[in-house]
Amino acid sequence: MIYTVTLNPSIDYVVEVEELQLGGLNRMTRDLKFPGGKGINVSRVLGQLGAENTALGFLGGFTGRFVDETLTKGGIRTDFVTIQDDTRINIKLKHGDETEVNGLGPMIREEEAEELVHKLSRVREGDIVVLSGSAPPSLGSDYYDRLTSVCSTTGADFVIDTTGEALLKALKHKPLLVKPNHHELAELFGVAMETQQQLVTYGRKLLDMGAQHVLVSMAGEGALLITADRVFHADVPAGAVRNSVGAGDSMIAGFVGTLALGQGLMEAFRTGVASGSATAFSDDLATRSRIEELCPQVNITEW
Ligand SMILES: Nc1ncnc2c1ncn2[C@@H]1O[C@H](COP(=O)(O)OP(=O)(O)O)[C@@H](O)[C@H]1O
Ligand SMILES: O=P(O)(O)OC[C@H]1O[C@](O)(COP(=O)(O)O)[C@@H](O)[C@@H]1O
Repeated sequence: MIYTVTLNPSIDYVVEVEELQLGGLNRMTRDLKFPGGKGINVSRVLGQLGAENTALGFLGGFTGRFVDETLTKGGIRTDFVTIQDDTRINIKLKHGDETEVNGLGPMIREEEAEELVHKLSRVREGDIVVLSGSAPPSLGSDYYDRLTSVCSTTGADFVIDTTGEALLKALKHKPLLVKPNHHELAELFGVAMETQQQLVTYGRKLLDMGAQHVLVSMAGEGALLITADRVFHADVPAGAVRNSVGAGDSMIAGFVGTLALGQGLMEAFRTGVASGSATAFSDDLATRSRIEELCPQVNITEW
């Protein structure tokens, strides 16, 4: 079984305006609401790929109910801890360009935080846990470390997609996969990265620090897969970009879902890239048919 963990879910409120007038009145030309947060996006794309999964994390209030009901209607099993505070709303403003305004997240009480640790302690060897996104500040800086320790103790594989110290601390528990984008990798090491060679060099450092596989995503420039002894580059299929929100999460879902369904590493890499691009070319997240259409267009070459 695959479990996703979203510590800071959201409603992603996508707002389109023709031209943004800062300080003026703007009328929306269109608006859309999606259940959001990185682990939840992973769950939704895993569902498209036919990979059974359960979404875990914290949800509260009217916003939390929207997220849970939408996931359940979409056939995703949910087992969230109910919190007293409201789940956040993240604004995705489209005005020719994309501007994002993400909330800090709700207050999580100590007993709520403990309840999730307890739920997660039921995972077993053979399970894969995908931990994705930011943590609300009220959880404290060590909460991800607690969760990855639980995965490590139970013997379950885990993937972690977060930033900074939380990501670095997780490496000692040997994650199956980490997927920084090129900006996050540069920020992690405090180095400006201008070439793909630099991305490979620093990606390898993450392997040395414990990761089993490293995917470095580079938006329209494709991605690098770095393993213990080999490096591969994938380019992206051609298409018109409509929405880059959730492209990274879709890539993780494509990669992990394909491995969980028993296929090899190259197929997982190909499906990961196709899933990221299928989301980038859609209003919402990738659908199975769009992923299948794009898979044959992904070229992989050994570095
Ligand atoms: N402009 C784009 N054109 C085609 N594919 C894209 C584009 N942006 C993202 N993707 C796909 O999604 C993957 C993840 O995107 P990226 O933006 O790097 O991740 P994140 O959302 O984590 O920042 C890319 O490796 C690529 O496969
Ligand atoms: O584009 P990405 O990085 O894959 O993730 C998109 C998701 O991340 C969010 O921007 C939240 O990110 P954070 O958890 O880092 O605040 C959601 O609103 C959105 O659904």
